[in-house]
Amino acid sequence: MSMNITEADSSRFIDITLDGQPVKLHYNDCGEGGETVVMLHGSGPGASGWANFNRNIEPLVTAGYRVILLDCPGWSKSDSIVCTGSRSDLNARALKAVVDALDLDKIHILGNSMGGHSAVAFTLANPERVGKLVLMGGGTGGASLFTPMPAEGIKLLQGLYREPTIENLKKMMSVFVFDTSDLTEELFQARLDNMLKRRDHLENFVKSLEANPKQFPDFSPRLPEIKQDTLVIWGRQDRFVPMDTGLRLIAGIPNSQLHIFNQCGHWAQWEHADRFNRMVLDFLQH
Ligand SMILES: O=C(O)/C=C/C(=O)/C=C/C=C(\O)C(=O)O
Repeated sequence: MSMNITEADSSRFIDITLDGQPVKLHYNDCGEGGETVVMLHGSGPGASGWANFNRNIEPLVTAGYRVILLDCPGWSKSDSIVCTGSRSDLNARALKAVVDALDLDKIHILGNSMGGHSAVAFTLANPERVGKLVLMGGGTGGASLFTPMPAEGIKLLQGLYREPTIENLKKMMSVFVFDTSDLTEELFQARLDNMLKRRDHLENFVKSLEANPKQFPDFSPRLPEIKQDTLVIWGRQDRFVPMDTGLRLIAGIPNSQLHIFNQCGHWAQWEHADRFNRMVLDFLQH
């Protein structure tokens, strides 16, 4: 069944108070199920819930879930912010204000990269509000045992924030995915347009990094506190957040499992969308 969910039709704004300041956040609200899945995007320039997860919404909505794509403070149509502390925890506080305002008692969270780090921060702070967790290409900051950090992709991401050109965007996107043949000029242009629409976000990200280069703390020591069923998904060729972070997550979270896609970069939800969607649905339903 095709539901033809569009960004424009599902677009909503919400006013919250974040650390004592009024902040307007944007989100997309799709479907009407009794259970809600919140999807949290990654930290790249021009990222948004819609840009990250547009291949993953419809199967969940069709299966009867309400899907909320939250644009974190500093991305897309949400207000801009300079973050000098833990961005994972800042996003978690923003999400708490949103779920309170929407009167959502319990949510499942699917987080990509920074979104995964933020999902873990939210779960540690509000364990009673979380059903199941899906962590993809993220879940905690911290060093890799095998890959020099910052990883190649993160260096390109930071370079793109500093110099937002189409050349730098193409350089970053070419290490984002395993199979670059799917990267069309249309996709590059849409992402560039998203980025350049909000130069304040780009500038504030750079200021945040200057104030605190470690925006995503290492949650490893606290992972055993997470009791939720957790599905960890990684791409074997992830050049942004190395795959051994996934091993660290399942070593720490007791009720967890890890699936590694071969021929897959940092965007498993996009590169392997069909299998990803089936796996997530099966995990949520059983
Ligand atoms: O530095 C980290 O640990 C996290 C990096 C990211 O969150 C990178 C994400 C990139 C995307 O998924 C994107 O769509 O921009």
